[in-house]
Amino acid sequence: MGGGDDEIRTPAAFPQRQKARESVNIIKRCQRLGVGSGGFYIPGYRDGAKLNLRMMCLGKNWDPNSHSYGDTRPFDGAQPPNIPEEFKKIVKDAIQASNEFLKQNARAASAVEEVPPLSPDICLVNFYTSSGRLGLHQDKDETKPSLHKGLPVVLFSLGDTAEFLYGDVKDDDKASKVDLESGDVLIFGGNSRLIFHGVSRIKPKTAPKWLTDETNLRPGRLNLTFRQY
Ligand SMILES: O=C(O)CCC(=O)C(=O)O
Ligand SMILES: [Fe+2]
Repeated sequence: MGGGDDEIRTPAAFPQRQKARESVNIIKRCQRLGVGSGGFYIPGYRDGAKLNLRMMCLGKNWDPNSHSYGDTRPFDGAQPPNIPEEFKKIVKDAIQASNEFLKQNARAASAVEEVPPLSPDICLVNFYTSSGRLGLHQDKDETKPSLHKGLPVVLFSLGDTAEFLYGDVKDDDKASKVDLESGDVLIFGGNSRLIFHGVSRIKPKTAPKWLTDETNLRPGRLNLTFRQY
């Protein structure tokens, strides 16, 4: 996926142009929210490992130290901004597109596993500079019903490409790797809901130029993770 200049100029490339516009809107919105109350901060630790990123929560606050959710952040009492409606729409569209893809690519005889619908009430926004990374972990601080139903985690990756790791066990050497380019969406739900995942590397200078020109996004990667508590 990703994008070159052609993606926003080719008249036939409507989905890509749509995606390009969405990318710009998401970044601009996060930039505005990020400088306000409840905006970006540098979190300390998670599972004893220093977090190498900036973070902002939308909807509810998630505290990486206690691994718990709350209405305000412990260190400054700020309330996280609401998740913008346009973000929720983008999540809904992504899940629908994913289900259409699954249906089309399923073998006629086999049952198709659908990604369950999500009403996201948490969005974690992470910004990684070129030295940013995130160790392998599971997203498992949501409620039991949310986890049992396998309600999906939906990730939007913007800016520089991330080397994303995932696997059944917490072991970097055994993990599979996929490059997430700007505009890529990754969904893990159902049986994969508790997969281990992390970011091993940000690839510098890989963000599409049109995107950084239009948004002034600083060098690095912006990632949004949506979940339902
Ligand atoms: O930045 C990413 O791709 C992953 C983010 C993530 O796993 C999380 O916030 O829990
Ligand atoms: Fe995660």
